Amino acid sequence: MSGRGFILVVEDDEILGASLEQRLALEGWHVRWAKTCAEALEAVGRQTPDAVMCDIRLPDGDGESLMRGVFARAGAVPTIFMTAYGGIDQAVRLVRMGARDYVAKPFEIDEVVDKLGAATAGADAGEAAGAAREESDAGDPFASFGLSPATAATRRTLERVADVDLPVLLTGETGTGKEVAARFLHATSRRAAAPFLAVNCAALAPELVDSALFGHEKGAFTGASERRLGLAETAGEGTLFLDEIGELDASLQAKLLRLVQERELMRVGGTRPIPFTARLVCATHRDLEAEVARGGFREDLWYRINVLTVRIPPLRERPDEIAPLLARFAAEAGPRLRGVRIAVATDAEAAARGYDWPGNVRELKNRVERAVALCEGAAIEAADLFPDARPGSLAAASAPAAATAPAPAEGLTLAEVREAAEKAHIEAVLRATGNGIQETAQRLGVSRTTLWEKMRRLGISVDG
Ligand SMILES: Nc1ncnc2c1ncn2[C@@H]1O[C@H](COP(=O)(O)OP(=O)(O)OP(=O)(O)O)[C@@H](O)[C@H]1O
Repeated sequence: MSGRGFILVVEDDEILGASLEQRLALEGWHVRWAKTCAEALEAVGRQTPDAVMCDIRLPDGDGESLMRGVFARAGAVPTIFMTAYGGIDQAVRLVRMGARDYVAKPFEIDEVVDKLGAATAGADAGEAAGAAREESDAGDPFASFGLSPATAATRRTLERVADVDLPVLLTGETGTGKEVAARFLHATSRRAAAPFLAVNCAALAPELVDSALFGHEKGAFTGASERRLGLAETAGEGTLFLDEIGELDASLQAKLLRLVQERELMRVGGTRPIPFTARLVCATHRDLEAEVARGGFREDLWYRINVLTVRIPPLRERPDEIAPLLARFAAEAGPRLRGVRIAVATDAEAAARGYDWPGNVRELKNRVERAVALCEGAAIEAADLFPDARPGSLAAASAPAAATAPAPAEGLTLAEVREAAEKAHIEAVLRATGNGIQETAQRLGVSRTTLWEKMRRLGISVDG
């Protein structure tokens, strides 16, 4: 196959079809030109295209039925429609149903080349690598840990300290992936074959944390009819992960200090110390140093657990991860929740990049799952991801604004909501880059031509 991937052009107009075929081939794609829906579906049956460039009106059917046919055979292949001026409403409807984009005739072929370039990015050399990555991802639960320079550095730090026998403290906001990091640390260490046991100290009452962690002897308290080993003991040579360590009360802090300092534990109601042999990893979203200063957290314990501290950055500090995580979560949730592949529309990706993500990766995952479960087409769109957002508010969406934003005015169409979101996001990125068109286009993942075209269509001007 040619370098950039396989594009199926479906166009019954002899002149336009031939020009597209010729130009796209020159640009390095392998092109198949079909003049009818039947020919197109036959081509898809033989080989899954990396993108489809498709007229809306064809001699034996329309764009909608063709797209359904293609998706049924090959999954949500990026599909770009070509429409005459009067057909824009229909094109917008198709985008709502899962098409990637549309161009209005007459268009410049450069524009189409840009759009197809974005749609098939990674189909070339990436194709083999992509397949290999998917395969290896399946066996690597941490494939999506370290997708940006910031978390790649975190990952390397964890690898470096994996076998250093000291406690590790993971800090970072809620949902950033502290538990994922703890599991990675365990899996990378020589303790990997032993258990990884986790306790969320915030989720249990103090007496339950006590007995869950340290176990109890028979008769230690009412209801303790049998001796039970705690997680600190059953972790053996493995890893004990204490999440939300800042929530421990004073008596548990004292017991934990003993665990770290003396490397031993006492079962509730027990009289004999038991060696603690696991690696302790703690996590907190709180500012423990401030807690220490305030007297809410023991200083000696703080020094013991704070020897190797690794900060997991919030998602807004690693924006490069938003699109790949979005794609991964959608790819995983589609087959699981809907039994089909669900793609991510460009506007959803743009809106996600412009959002603050106060709940971090957990919020992203939850939003994608909800969007996948509820979306109407074969792709999730901005409005599926942010059903709670005001039109135009997505880009600037600071956490509280998004959380409290009123629902979009009911009279608006999805296209209007999407355009408002796109406009606000483009304006925000232009502001952030000081009106740098090249950089804005890069950040938005579109070509400069596409950016200009969108700015013209959405009435965005750049002063000076
Ligand atoms: N890099 C990642 N790749 C895939 N999923 C991730 C990643 N980081 C986090 N997640 C997912 O996001 C959710 C939250 O992650 P995790 O529980 O590790 O966060 P946390 O920082 O420990 O949160 P909390 O402080 O609230 O306990 C989980 O469902 C987790 O699987």
